[in-house]
Amino acid sequence: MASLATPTLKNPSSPSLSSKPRLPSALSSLHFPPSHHHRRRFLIITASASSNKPTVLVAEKLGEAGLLLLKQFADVDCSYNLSPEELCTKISLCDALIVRSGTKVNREVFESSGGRLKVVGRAGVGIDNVDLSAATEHGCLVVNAPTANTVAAAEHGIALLAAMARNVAQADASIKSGKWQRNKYVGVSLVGKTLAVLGFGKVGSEVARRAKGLGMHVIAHDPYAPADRARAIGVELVSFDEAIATADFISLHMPLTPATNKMLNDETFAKMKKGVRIVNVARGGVIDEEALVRALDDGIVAQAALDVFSEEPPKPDSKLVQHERVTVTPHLGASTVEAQEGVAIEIAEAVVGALKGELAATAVNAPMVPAEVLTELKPFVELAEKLGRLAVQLVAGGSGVKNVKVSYATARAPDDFDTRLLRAMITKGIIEPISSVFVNLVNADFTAKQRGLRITEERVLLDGSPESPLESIQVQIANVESKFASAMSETGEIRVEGRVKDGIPHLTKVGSFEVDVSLEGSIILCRQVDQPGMIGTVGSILGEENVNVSFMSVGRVAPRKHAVMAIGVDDQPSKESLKRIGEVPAIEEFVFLKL
Ligand SMILES: NC(=O)C1=CN([C@@H]2O[C@H](COP(=O)(O)OP(=O)(O)OC[C@H]3O[C@@H](n4cnc5c(N)ncnc54)[C@H](O)[C@@H]3O)[C@@H](O)[C@H]2O)C=CC1
Ligand SMILES: O=C(O)C(=O)COP(=O)(O)O
Repeated sequence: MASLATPTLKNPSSPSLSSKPRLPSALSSLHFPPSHHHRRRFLIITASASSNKPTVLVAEKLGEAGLLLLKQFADVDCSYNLSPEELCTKISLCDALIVRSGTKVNREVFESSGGRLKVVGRAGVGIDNVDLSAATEHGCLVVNAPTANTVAAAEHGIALLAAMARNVAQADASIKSGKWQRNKYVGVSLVGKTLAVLGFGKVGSEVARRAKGLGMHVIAHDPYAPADRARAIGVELVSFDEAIATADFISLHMPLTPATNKMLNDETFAKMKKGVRIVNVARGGVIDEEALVRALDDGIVAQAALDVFSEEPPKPDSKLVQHERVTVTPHLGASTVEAQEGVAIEIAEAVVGALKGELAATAVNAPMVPAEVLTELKPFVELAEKLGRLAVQLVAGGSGVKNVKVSYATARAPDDFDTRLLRAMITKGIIEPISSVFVNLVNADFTAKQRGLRITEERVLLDGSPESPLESIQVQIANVESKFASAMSETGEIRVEGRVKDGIPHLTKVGSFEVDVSLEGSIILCRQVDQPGMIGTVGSILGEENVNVSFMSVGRVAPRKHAVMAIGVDDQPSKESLKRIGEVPAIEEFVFLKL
């Protein structure tokens, strides 16, 4: 398979980068993975670097191996314990930011970056400390490191479970204070007890597996977990109410989201078995902490073991932390030597890859398109953007662009044809020429929505071999006037259509006129009375000015009637030449379009 172009940073002076081929400029914000990464999923962004190398701000402690990787590619600024104000000040000088759970990457951070911040890397799983909406709105990719700390978190969950059941922390504190309290710290056994795992994802299922090894009966609740994965490790998936009502122990492993916020509260504690014991290595916010104190005091909850808190660090006088039946650790779930090295490498690779414009296998705020699909779609991606650019330039000043209809003619079955990337590129093509907004795959849908641009998509199903993903793309803009009347279709929309020929995008239809011009350089469209000599007349006007004509084609409705001539030019003709073209008697209207 042919290797895809690997893009470089926008700053061409970087010696380590400039040897790589660049993508066509129209794709400068959406990039493709090199072929050796084909099995990975990706997403892409370029960085704008003010020096030779991009700058990565590492705002929390990261494993050495990850730092080494980053330093090979970027200027790395390790500044820990920044205040929110300091972070906002520094961020405008950074292309990427790497954090763990201790840094709030909120809207102000994105606003303060002035558009330079292209990637936020979360060196861990939970991204509840990153404002994903703000990231998306600013076209900033967020990546995480979702796998390297799974085992560490699961082991910590099991450590807390056992330590809680046997009062290890309390007994340790007691003996260190000079006491010997063997009767006070009689524990409970784990074997034969029911453990409810809430959130049966990566960590939850590893906890379940280990708890089974301890002889526990394990049930799980997770609205999205596949039943066969649970069955494979001998775990029954049950409803939330059944899980909390039957469990002797509850272990929490769901992310903190608006739906899971304070999932354990007065109402749910009331449904639990009296004497239940709770472990939380997920996020503090999934428990209403005040309700937990009440449940502990009321004897509903016998014990709790908590690694995470709604506010970190918690207040020193927190009733929950100080409660004698509560065991606490300072968010240590991911903190093993092994996990931290793994996470650091995972996030460094993701951030460097994204900055290079290669891949991010772990994008959290953008659709991920499998690399194989991207390989196929590459020429269509370029076509999509250029059709968007052409269509919007045909709109007469003063008409607001609101409704865009895109038709994909394809022989592929709908579930075998992903249009998100093409839609993003059409959006980019339409919005960028008429605004200062930078559009990429991360923020395309958001930007369209924000501007009131409604893009509807339809597939025209073709018979035949689905070898090529697409036959043609048609972009129509409705309810607008055109500055080139011939671009209007019979039904009153601006219409352009294109297809890929020998790997090169071509414009094949304007309004109801068939044309054929490769979408490179720029284009002049002229409507004329079809007559001999027109190509020569226009060609010589351009030739006098040394404007190289790359392509010309004439599409007519009938011989000697109206025709649309499409002329591909490498350079922008002067105003004077355009005026002279307009003055050619047979030319009824013309438009110059920049690609
Ligand atoms: N204490 C620590 O240092 C660490 C904490 N974590 C936290 O553990 C949590 C889980 O991490 P992973 O297993 O890697 O994530 P994951 O994404 O693999 O699993 C989360 C699971 O929660 C499920 N879920 C979502 N909403 C739910 C709901 N309302 N009820 C029940 N289940 C629900 C999802 O379907 C998914 O299966 C995250 O919050 C993460 O931040 C992860 C690593 C270390
Ligand atoms: O990965 C996670 O979700 C964690 O909670 C780990 O957090 P940390 O990177 O140790 O601050």
